[in-house]
Amino acid sequence: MGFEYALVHLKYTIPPAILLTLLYRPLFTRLDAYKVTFLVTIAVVSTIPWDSYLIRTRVWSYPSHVIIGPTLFDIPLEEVFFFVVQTYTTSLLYLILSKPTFQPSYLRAERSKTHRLGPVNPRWRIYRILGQLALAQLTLMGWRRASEGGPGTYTGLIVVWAFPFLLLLWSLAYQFLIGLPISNTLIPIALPTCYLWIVDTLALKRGTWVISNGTKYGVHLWDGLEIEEALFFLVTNTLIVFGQVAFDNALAVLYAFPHIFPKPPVLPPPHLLVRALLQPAALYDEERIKGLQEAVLRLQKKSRSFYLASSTFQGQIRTDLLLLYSFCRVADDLVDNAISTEEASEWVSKLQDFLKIAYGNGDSSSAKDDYIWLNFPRETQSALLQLPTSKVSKQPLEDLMLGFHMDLEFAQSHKRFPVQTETDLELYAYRVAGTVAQMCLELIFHDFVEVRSSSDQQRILDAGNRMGTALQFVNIARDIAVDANLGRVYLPADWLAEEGLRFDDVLSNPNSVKLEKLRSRLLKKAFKVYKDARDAIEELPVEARGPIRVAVESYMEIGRVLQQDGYVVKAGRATVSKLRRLRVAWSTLNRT
Ligand SMILES: CC(C)=CCC/C(C)=C/CC/C(C)=C/CC/C(C)=C/[C@@H]1[C@@H](COP(=O)(O)OP(=O)(O)O)[C@]1(C)CC/C=C(\C)CC/C=C(\C)CCC=C(C)C
Repeated sequence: MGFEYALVHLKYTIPPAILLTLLYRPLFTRLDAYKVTFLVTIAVVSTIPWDSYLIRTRVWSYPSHVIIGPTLFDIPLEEVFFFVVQTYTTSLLYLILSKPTFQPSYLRAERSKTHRLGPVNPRWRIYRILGQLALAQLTLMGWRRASEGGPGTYTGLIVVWAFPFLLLLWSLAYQFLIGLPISNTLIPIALPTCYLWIVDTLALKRGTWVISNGTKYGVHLWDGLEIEEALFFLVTNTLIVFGQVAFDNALAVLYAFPHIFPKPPVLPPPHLLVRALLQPAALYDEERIKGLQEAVLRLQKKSRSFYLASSTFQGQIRTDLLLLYSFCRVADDLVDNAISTEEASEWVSKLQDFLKIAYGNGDSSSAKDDYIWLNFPRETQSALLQLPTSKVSKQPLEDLMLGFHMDLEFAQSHKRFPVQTETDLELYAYRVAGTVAQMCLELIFHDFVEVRSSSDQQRILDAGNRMGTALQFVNIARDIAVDANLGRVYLPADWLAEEGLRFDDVLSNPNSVKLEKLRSRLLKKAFKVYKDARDAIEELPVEARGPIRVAVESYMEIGRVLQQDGYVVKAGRATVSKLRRLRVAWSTLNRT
């Protein structure tokens, strides 16, 4: 009996596991726990028979003075623990590194030349087949080495055990394995592999575990690291990451294609995951994939705060919020970027008609699609086509259009500026941002079904409305000069009059000292509304709480920066630095 192997864990495998747990803890969801447990179970169950065979046939062994004693099918418990801790740590590293990636946008529809709809991405099939052939060939070679006996035995046994799994995972998830950024694939394989190579070098040198002489090549990758051990760690980490990628591929299919999977549960059972992975890529909805890809790019390009917040959401809700953002952004840009008031007004009317058709009774979805194709620019169409109308009610969208309509009144000379009083300001902020908050909450309530009385739900929606309004006050406070350049003033005429100003004074000198005073007044109002509404966030489903805090806090941080003494707003420049935004997100997520 000895503690050598246990000490390897204490010194080398448990510390990184703890470190990564602490790092990922604020983002760790039920779905992550499910994924990791799933993988750990498969890893342990599939490794035990193989490892037990290796020990019983003396391919490798453990000197009795290095292990504590208890075994499972002849495998020392320290070794069983190793399968658990390695799978856990590599999985966690994968989860951390893949957090920013929105996986559904990496799905690709595939059709051969002979398909009735014509070919799409036919080369993906070739990649799949080439990978399958290579892995099958290697498995065969491994089989030969293992059955011949001699120095290739251990290598052969590793290959014959692991490569059929790799072949299966490749066949199911090759699109993601090829397409995802290397931060999601190669890096989570390479980092733990190199680390374990170093640990192994130290362990084997001290004789914690021993490979018998007749079954290895006797080749070293470097002094102290046998080539077979190096291969073992590379292959096992590859299996873990391929397993995680395949899991994410299944989730992406489940969340991306409501026409195939209308209401996937938050924790999809294994048979549903397998069904998702077995969906032929020819059935993938290309329009949907395009909509998702364009939505991510739009968010990435247009909003630093919401992009960061969006990556802290997971699963169905992340997809739905992205699509909602995409619609709101496109609608807002169509109106804001119109070259004349007439054009802007036409866009608002068209958007209103679109909503009538999309929410109309009995209208076929093809009527909606036709309307979009005929009336909106090509680059905006996917955002309209993919708006999740079955989850978001019509009223906040109609109110949002009324908000855009208020914007138009600035350019209509026969009309007064629309924000005359503080009540007008509140109405405007409700229409363009309270509505957005309400829609985000409707999506959350839809995707995380929780038993809650309708009065509680209404109370949370009201708080959300107010929070959206607070965010809009910050937005207006930041953009006084930008808006003045567009001929718009959202500060109420009443407030301006108190400072002896009129709308024209703001348009001609948007950076005056008196306006700084009004900026502060608006920010004070924003923070008052925010403080009054923020507790309701804690009543949201646990999966949404942290991410909504990140969305709200990273936007309110703009207000905090604006309140700093001497801060000067520079149009086009980020108000909050990237580092500060990350710090806010981190501390917000860590709040309990
Ligand atoms: C991660 C996440 C929550 C993402 C989705 C958010 C989303 C759908 C945003 C829509 C943004 C948008 C383009 C709306 C059009 C109208 C508009 C311009 C609204 C203003 C946004 C400012 O964005 P930005 O600075 O990029 O815009 P401009 O450059 O000025 O054009 C708004 C300030 C509104 C944003 C409001 C919200 C996202 C609501 C936040 C509140 C909640 C989610 C609810 C909080 C819950 C409780 C219970 C209190």
